[in-house]
Amino acid sequence: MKCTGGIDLRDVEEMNINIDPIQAGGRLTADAMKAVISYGDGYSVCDNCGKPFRLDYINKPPIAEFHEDLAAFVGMDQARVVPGARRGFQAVAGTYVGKGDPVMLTALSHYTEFIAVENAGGIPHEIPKDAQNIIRADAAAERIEEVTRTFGRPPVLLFIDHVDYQFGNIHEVREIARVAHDYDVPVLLNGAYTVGIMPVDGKSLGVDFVIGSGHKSMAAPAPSGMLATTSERAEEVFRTTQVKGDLTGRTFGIKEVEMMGCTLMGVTLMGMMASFPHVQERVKRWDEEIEKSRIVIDALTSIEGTAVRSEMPRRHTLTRVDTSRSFDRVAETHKKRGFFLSSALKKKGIVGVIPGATKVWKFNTYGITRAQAEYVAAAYLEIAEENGLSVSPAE
Ligand SMILES: Cc1ncc(COP(=O)(O)O)c(C=O)c1O
Repeated sequence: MKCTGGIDLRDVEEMNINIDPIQAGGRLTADAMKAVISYGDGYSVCDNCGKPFRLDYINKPPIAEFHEDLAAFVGMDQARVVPGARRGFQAVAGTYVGKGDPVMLTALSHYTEFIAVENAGGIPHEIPKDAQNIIRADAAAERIEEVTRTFGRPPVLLFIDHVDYQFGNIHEVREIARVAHDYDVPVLLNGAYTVGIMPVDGKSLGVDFVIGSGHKSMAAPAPSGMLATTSERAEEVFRTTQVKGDLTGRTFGIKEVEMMGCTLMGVTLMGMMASFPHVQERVKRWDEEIEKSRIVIDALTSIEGTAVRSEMPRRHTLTRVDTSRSFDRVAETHKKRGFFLSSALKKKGIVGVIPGATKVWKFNTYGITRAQAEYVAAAYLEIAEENGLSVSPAE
C-alpha cells in the first residue's frame, strides 16, 4: 500500500511478531500514535510558552510536571527530556570531561558513549568483562586505580550500562558506583535497555545520572530520551548560560547550556508523554516479561547444539544465542544457505532477526504476548525438526 508522497506504509508491526533486539521497548502505544498525529507541527508544544521562555517551564501541555514525573520514575531529583540517550551522554560528558581527561567506560559500553567521550576530548579506558560477560566491581576498582596511577589523578567520569546491548546482562552497578565514589568519580548509568521496561531506582543504585532512551525503551518516537540526576549534580549539568555577546551585550541567562536552550518538541515529546502512564504501569510487569522470554529460551536450548551466551537464568528479555552448532550446520548444506532460518521464520510471521544470521544472534521478546511467545518457541522447534536437528524437551 502507498500513502501520499510515495512512502510505503510499514507492515512489520501489523502483520508479524517482531523479535528485533533493539526495537522491542520503543514500539508506540496507541495513545502515543494519537499524540503524534495531533502534535505533528514542529512547535506544537510551544503554543503556551511564556516567560521564562524555556521548554521545561511550559505548563500546557504539562511539560514541567512531566520532568518531575520522569525524575521520580527513576528515583532521582531532576530530569530533562533529551533527543536520545546519546544526547544525554553528550550533556554529561560536556560538563565533566575536558581535553585529555581519563574517562572510564567498559568492554560492553555502547559506541555512543565512546563518541560522547571523544567529542568532549576525553580518553576512554575500559573496564574488562569477566568470563560470564559481566562487568564486576573488582575489575572496576583495579582499572580505576591503574588509571589514577597513570594520570596522577582519578578519572573524571564513569559510564556503566545497566544492561548491555550485546548480551542483555545486568552488571554490578551498585558496587561499581560505590567504588567510583571512593575516588570521587561521578557515575552515569546508561539505562537505554532498562528505563521504561523494568524498575530502575537511580538513588538506590547510588548513581549520579540515569539516562534513558525514549525510542528504545519508553514507547516513544525517535529521537527521544531522558537525563535524570541528583539536586547536587543538576546545578552542574543543567547550568544556565553565563556569557554575553561582546557587541550587543546579549545574554540568554535562563537557557541551559548542555540542553542547547530547549530540547524535545512536538511529536517526540508528546509521544513520550502520551506513553508515559502506560510505561509507568508496564515496568511493574517485568517478571511476566522475563517468564515469556524463558519460554523461547527453553525451546531454543532444547535444540541440540544450541547455547545461550547471555547470563543464565535470564534476567532480561534481550538474549544472545549461539546456534553455530545447530542452525549454522543446517545452513552449510541448505540451498538458501544462512538465509533459511530468517526465511522460515518470516513464513511463520516472525521477523526482526538479522537475515542470514545462523551463528550468533540476538532477539528480544519484550512486549509480545504469552501466546505469541509460545508460538515463537514452537516455530523454532518446528524449523529445527524440519531440518533434521534433534530436540529434547526441557525438563
Ligand atoms: C546500550 C545502548 N546505549 C545507548 C544507545 C543510544 O541510544 P539513543 O539512540 O537513544 O541515543 C543504544 C542504542 O542505539 C544502546 O543500545
